[in-house]
Amino acid sequence: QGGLKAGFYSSTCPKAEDTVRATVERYFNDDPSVAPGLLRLHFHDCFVQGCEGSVLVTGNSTEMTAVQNTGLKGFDVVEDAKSQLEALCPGVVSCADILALAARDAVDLAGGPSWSVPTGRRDGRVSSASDAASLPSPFDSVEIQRQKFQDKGLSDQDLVTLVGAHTIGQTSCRFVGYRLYNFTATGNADPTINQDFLEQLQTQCPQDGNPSQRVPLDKDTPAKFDVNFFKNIRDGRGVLESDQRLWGHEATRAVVKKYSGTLRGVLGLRFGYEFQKSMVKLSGLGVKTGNDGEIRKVCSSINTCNYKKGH
Ligand code: HEM
Ligand SMILES: [Ca+2]
Repeated sequence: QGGLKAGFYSSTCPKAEDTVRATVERYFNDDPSVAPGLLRLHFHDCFVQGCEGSVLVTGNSTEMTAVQNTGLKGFDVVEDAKSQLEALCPGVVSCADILALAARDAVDLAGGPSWSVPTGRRDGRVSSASDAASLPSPFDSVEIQRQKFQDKGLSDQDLVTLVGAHTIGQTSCRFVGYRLYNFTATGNADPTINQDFLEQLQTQCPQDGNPSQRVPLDKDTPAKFDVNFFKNIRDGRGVLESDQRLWGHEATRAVVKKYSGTLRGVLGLRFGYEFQKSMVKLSGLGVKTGNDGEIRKVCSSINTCNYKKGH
């Protein structure tokens, strides 16, 4: 986070944040699924090489071609905002910042909290598929999930809070089906799934169905950024195995309880508050500032010459 500050563009490109906001809003009004798309895209950017736009680069064996990154969306929103900002203040606003701001706006539009995003990130000049291995997988145990977050300086509390992003958006059946029919070759379903919910999931993801079929990650309010996701986890209604496992481990269960109100009733507000704090940490991972990196001309490609690199 060192080197970032709120309102970094207030004199160099005063319309930067408004432009991003208006762009995200325009796409969101047309298709609300861009909100989860942008939030996940920012997470996948930050976890690999830091929040420096590496996930946005197209080409052979760039980060976005890694399996971990299949199904990412929101690239068009970032590129659209970028081209407007290049017209307004050429060479000033980084793609990494646009994505960080867009993720914040997406959460706000989905009814979640809003917060001030420290800016001043610069774009990286490397994007490689093999680096995507640091991303968590839905098959990861809690220990591995904790380790992957710890490697980034993120605590158990940050892990559970940030995974709360799954309160919006969808998964494909390929990450669900194996839990429903022949889980770890027992011939049965994953025993941590609530019985009624199991039947519902089996209807949504039939045994020989299309693995690309989409299912909401939060069965009740998939478009609303609320605490419902945590109640589902508590009740055996987590869709991803990695999400449900957060209830099966002491360290992470405590945080789920805090948000699902199992402990003391209405603690929903706390999730919104903690989410902002954890997002500012996530958004500050491995950032490039000052003269590091560059300001890309186009978010999908690293500059060919030193466009605006300190001159
Ligand atoms: C242990 C950590 C995590 C794992 C294993 C995980 C895994 C996944 C998987 C498998 C999907 C479905 C992908 C697909 O089928 O298209 C997904 C979707 C999503 N993830 Fe995560 N995730 C994790 C953490 C996070 C974090 C930290 C965020 C953001 C702060 C996040 C935001 C999202 C969102 C918003 C979606 C829905 C995307 C959409 O509907 O387009 N996830 N995640
Ligand atoms: Ca929700």
